[in-house]
Amino acid sequence: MKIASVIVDVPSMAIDHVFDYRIPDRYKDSLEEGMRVIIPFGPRKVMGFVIEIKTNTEVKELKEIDEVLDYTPVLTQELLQLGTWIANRTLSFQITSLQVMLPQILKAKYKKELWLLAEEEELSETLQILFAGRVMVTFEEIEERNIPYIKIRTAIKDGLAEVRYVVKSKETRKKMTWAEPVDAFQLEEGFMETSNQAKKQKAIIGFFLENPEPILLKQLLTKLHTTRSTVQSLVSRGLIRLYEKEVYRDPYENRNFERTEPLPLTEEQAKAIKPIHQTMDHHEHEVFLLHGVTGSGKTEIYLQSIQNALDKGQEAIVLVPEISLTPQMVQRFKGRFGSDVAVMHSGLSAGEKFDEWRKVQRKEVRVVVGARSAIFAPFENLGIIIIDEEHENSYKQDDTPRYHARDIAIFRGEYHHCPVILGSATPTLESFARAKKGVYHLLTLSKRMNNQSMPEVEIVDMRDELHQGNRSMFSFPLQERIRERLERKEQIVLLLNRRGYSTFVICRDCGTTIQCPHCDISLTYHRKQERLKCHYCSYEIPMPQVCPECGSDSIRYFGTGTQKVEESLQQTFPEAGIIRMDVDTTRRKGSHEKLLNQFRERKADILLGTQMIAKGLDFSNVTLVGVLAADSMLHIPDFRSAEKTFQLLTQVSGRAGRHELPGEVVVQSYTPDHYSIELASQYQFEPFFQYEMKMRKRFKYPPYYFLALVTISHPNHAYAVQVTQKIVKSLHEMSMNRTQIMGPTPSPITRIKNRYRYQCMIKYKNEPNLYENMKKIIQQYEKEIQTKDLQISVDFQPTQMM
Ligand SMILES: Nc1ncnc2c1ncn2[C@@H]1O[C@H](COP(=O)(O)OP(=O)(O)OP(=O)(O)O)[C@@H](O)[C@H]1O
Ligand SMILES: [Zn+2]
Ligand SMILES: [Zn+2]
Repeated sequence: MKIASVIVDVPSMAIDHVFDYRIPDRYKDSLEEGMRVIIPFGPRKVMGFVIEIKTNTEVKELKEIDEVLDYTPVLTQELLQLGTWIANRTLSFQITSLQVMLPQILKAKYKKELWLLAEEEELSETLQILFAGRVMVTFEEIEERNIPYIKIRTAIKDGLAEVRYVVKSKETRKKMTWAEPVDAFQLEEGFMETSNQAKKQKAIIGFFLENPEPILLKQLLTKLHTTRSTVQSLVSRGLIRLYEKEVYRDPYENRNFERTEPLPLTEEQAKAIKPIHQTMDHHEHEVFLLHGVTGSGKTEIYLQSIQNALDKGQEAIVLVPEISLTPQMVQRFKGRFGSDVAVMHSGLSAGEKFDEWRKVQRKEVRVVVGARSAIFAPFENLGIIIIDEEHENSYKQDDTPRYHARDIAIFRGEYHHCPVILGSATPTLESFARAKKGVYHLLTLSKRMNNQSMPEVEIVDMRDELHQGNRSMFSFPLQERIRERLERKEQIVLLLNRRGYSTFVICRDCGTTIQCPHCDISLTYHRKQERLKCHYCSYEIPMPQVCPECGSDSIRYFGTGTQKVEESLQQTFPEAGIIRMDVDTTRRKGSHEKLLNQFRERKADILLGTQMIAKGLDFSNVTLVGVLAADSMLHIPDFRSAEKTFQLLTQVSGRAGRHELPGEVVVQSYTPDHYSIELASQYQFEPFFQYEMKMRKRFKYPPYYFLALVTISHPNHAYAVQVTQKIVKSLHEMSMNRTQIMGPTPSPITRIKNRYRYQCMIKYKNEPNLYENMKKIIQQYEKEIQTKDLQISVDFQPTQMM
């Protein structure tokens, strides 16, 4: 007897293990591990993943698999293993960990149809009767008629038919009508027989006599200025055949990508790429940290390493942050590897995503460029994995399963014995520390491509501006530089860093921000109670009326929107063309790209935007970058705020002077002496690293300690506190002595959607049983989670402290 172990689609702790099912005879030769099945589960029918096929089971009364959904596995052996690994490492359900690896369409509600791909005559008799002149039958009908499974499988294997999933009754594959001549000889005869009056018909026949290849009907009609009914009459005469064929929904279909050739590498680039190629030649796994200043040619190294993989018949995954997955970036990969590239990002429709995924599954492409989830591309012969801008927060999924793409990349790199490259001008402290220790192999590009020095950065002290009577958002030096650029017809990028606004309090006279005495982070302003609170240790004070340092009453919390800045910018520079880029102006599909194209075509002088403009852009005419409020992120309640500030300033400065024209940067700040602002303006990565490492050591933060953030939420305030207290107590009892457990504390956003949120933070060096223990603790609350609306989430190595 053959038995399948199945992970069922019921996300619950009690059900989070495998269930065994008997494989019915009709599936016994065809069912494989990694396929989806429908199984009875209690009174319901649910979907499940077959993770193992075996011959023995402890289970006495076995139920039977109802239906098999796939004809080829949707998850490879590697991805099945990875699913278990993710579930264990993130404390998430196995089903959630498996589903996160697949495109949405495979998770959603589906209907199944069988489509005819060939002539009906080629089918077996049973299927001929089934189709009876139609091109599609539903699986409901197939069931009703009791058509043997093997007949259908054979037809699919022979390429005569295929299964299509329909989501909410929408076709998931796009079809187009094609036209082609039935037979060359007949066509010639037909040409003779057609009277000269029937001009259009004759033209079509004439066209096919010269071009016998199939052509899209739409194209044919426009080419010959004719109509569908004219074509139809030729179809009735048996001269031309029309048929439907699937086309991929290609979001880049109307674009021409200019082919690029590998550039001769500079000495620095050649030195950096050599060890990468060596590990590939030896079929070894190694993690490289490619630390290269902005504009140093990291992308060319990626491209040539990928080429090396392709030359070996292998495949490549490139991750780029969602935000910088701009057409410009896509172009660089499509330009080099053409149709060998699939692109995956959240801007695609569910259908487009599915199509890109299938190109990978069918081995029709060998390179994937995509955002975080592209790390799960079902390649089976990976030769290299690249993570560009490895410091980006978006590589961590902030919902279950809370995985980091870097960890997944390393898992897959080990599995495939291939290198992983982490690239950045501003690597995370964690990665750089690992590189220094030799865990990662450090590669350095210290020079810009154009051999220019990095753009000069001027820091403007906004307190001085205020004292000089300038109450506008734009300092005098920045205004002057903008004016110069406008006159010279050069372009300007202005960054308004909005994150962290309105939560921190700053004295506009002396620049003081109010810090927690125990945690070295800024206190957060709580408007309702008029209090300042620390979100790590519960310290709090009433909102002061005057600055505790200088006594000024200009102490207030911040709040400015991009729209307001745009208005005031336009007032100051009425002649300037401004493009604003923020969540509001880029909500519509394609608008991000449109705005960037307008800017590239110099239809505007100033690009004003939030974080989303800081990365990846490469415009030759940009000679000035302005940062309107460098401090805003410094005071968010996150121990990484200095690091994030340093990264952002470095990245945005890197947008200026990338080509022939030299660049300049103006940074406005209320705390110009803060080390992250000072060191970023001097491009001093190493000194920043050293300084920040000292701080992390002192306050017991990563990379010296690991973190786990436990968040408890419930509509009842007292209950949330109570559960958190109990969890903290259990953690104290279970953990080892170098582990610190901080809390309970209210989460920075204490109430979301009427749920009260409390948290505790675990700082640990070595806590081998933490995953197990944490799981046990949550298990104790299983009933409350199921019936009382309690939520407990655990985020290991969190990147978001909220
Ligand atoms: N070997 C080379 N010879 C000539 N030009 C090169 C070479 N390598 C890269 N370039 C060019 O130098 C410019 C900067 O390179 P690239 O954009 O790859 O830098 P980067 O390190 O990825 O920068 P960022 O971190 O800012 O995105 C690009 O226009 C690129 O085409
Ligand atoms: Zn003050
Ligand atoms: Zn504190």
